[in-house]
Amino acid sequence: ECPYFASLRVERSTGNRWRFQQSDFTSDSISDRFPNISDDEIIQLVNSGRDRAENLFGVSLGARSLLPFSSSDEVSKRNFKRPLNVTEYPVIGRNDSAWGLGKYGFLLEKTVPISQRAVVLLDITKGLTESRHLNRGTRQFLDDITGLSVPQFRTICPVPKERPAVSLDDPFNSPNPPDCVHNKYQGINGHCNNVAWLNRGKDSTIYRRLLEANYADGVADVRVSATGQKLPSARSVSLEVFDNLEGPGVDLSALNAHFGQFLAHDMISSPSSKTADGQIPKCCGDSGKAIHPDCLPIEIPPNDQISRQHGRTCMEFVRTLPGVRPGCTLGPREQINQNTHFIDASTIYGSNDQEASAVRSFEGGQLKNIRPFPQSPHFSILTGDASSCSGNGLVCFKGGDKRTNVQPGLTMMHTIWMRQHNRLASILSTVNSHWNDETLFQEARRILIAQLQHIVYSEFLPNFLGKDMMNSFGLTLLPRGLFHGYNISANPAVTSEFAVAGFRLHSTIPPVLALRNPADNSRVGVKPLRESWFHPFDLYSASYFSECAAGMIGAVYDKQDQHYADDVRNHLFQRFPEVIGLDMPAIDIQRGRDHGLQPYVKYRALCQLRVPKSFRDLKKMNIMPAEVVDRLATAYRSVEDVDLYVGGTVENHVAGGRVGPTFGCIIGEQFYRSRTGDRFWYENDLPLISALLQAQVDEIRKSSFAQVMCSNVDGLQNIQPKILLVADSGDNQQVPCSSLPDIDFSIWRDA
Ligand code: HEM
Ligand SMILES: [Ca+2]
Repeated sequence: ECPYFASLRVERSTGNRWRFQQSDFTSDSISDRFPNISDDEIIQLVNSGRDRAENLFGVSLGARSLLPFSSSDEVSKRNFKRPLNVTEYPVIGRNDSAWGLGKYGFLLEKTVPISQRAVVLLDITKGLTESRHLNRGTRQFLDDITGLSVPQFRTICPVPKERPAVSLDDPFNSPNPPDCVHNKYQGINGHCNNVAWLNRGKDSTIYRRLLEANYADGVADVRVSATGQKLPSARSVSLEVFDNLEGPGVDLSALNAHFGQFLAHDMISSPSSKTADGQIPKCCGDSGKAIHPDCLPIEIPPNDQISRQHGRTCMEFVRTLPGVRPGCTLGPREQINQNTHFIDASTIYGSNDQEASAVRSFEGGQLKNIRPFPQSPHFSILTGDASSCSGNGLVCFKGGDKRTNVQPGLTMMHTIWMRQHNRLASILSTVNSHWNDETLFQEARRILIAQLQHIVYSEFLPNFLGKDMMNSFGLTLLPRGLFHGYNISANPAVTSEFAVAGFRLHSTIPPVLALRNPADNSRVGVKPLRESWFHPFDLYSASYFSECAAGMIGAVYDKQDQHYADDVRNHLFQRFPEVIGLDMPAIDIQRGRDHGLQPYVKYRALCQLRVPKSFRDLKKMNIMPAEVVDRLATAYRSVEDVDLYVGGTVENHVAGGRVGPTFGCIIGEQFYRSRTGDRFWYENDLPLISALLQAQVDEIRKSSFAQVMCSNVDGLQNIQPKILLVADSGDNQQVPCSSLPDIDFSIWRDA
């Protein structure tokens, strides 16, 4: 039986091990369940938690402080609402690789009041378990209070009391569905996508978990070894298990890596903790000085030659901010996702109304863009954003997600989909000349999201999961007709396992951006990734833009395995005058521990795969190269300690796919819910005005990534129709762009 079916069933029932994420509505409070816990004790914990949370973020936690926050701005000094006495911590300067990492974990102002509340709830949870001093009993007590609300905290953290009046069996024919069910277009922030649990999949909600959290103290501290000792440092694991050797390429195009990152950013944004004035805490050095409580720096082992040679003894790392579970309840640390969990092109449109307003031009349904060359009026780039990178006077680009400028390949993806939106809006304006800006924007957005969903499931996912897994996880798209699989009880939220391990395909990051001539595909050159961090400025050049696009389509993708590009293994986000930067896999490993993921073997069990009892066992199973098992055995004390990210990355791939079975299971489970748990899924057959017409769905099915690239990159002439695969001499030979079908937009003409 497939794991996702089991987990769906338990979502409908109660009293099982999935209870920690079971209900979004709470009636039980700590005082009802534990009348013997005194009011005084709780009030004291609430107050000290409040003080700490106000000091940490520099913002007062008043009952109404949820309201005046700006959603689209990053936290910074000028946005302080009220000066409080805050502790000063050392911070990272701009010429430090950790600046890039802090930017990647950008923190929006809207997140602050939520994380503050989460900090208070965590402090209460921790305080209650600690004051009970029951070593063995504490875990049971922690389990018992998890999911309970705190009446003394309710004015600040409100608790939804009742279920909405929809029946789960027939939600759209219930007598009193919420008004938003009748909206034609999905909201920007994902609210009311699910009409029974209005906040499911919304921005600023917590990740789901496949297995309950694993923290050393049960509440928040990072996991320890099965032997009870500390785990090996994430950097030492990275050095022992992974290397910089050039691995074999695969028969996919490099575009997969850039599109993969773009898709990851649609579904996921974990903010890392910042100081009260929005700076990045410095976690290494200056012993004696207070360091930020969310610091979790990575130890550098003595045998790390390259780091030691450059005087590094510690790698910067800051924890992901906690989020509030539905109903403001007690329990272990959960992490917040600032983006909508749905595949809804939030990278383009933003995850809240303010972000959407910032990218819209409010004319003709268009998104803001800049045309830098009057002589080539079709060359449009994203509008400028001075705050998202440090360009020494150069202006970088604005998208719906703040990571747009991390590397030029990603900036390209943002630009191409922005252009696609504007192209759709222009065509729609000729088909329906009476449509206003709002209608044109929403209709173009609806088509773009549908095309994106279609491309992800028809072209992207099969490359990674292979045919069999696509089928067994129910991910294969319908060739015709409409989809009847919408499941209101499927929680569409992204899992931490997916965000922090299964979908971090970082071993596939290519070391260079390949540049090719768009007219004839000949090689023009390469640009090393290590020289490109937060440096998208080459894309101001029309010819460079096209060469970069042609390069992604022509170059080969790197295999997911133990080999990493040195550009991310030793030089991630390196900034002049640094000579080394951060270590991507080390950060991924540390992030997994930060989020409380269970070790690798636990997920093997969940996915009903064979579970090794020892390293010898693991070797015999033949599920990864024997030589890699030896490296794991050197890095870890016990096979039970192996981090999910590490074990998952080095597994042999599933038949026909490009990831191992454990990541395949985590990815498959996620995309199963991203489809069946999305009311606005493009294939859905629902009795709602938001649903596309059958004829429109049929048109969306003609969409291809190749056609989107052809329509939005100047000078592309011949490309392979299956653009995520490399061109071959068989059925994926290059064809003229003009031969690829586009949507027939007349189906969108108002009757
Ligand atoms: C040049 C390419 C890429 C770079 C430089 C990059 C870099 C990063 C960095 C620095 C993080 C944050 C790490 C942390 O603090 O925990 C991250 C997160 C992530 N990356 Fe990548 N990545 C790239 C490509 C990809 C690809 C190809 C995929 C998947 C197909 C991917 C999936 C993810 C996911 C799912 C996250 C989690 C995001 C979050 O929690 O907010 N990345 N990446
Ligand atoms: Ca999204």
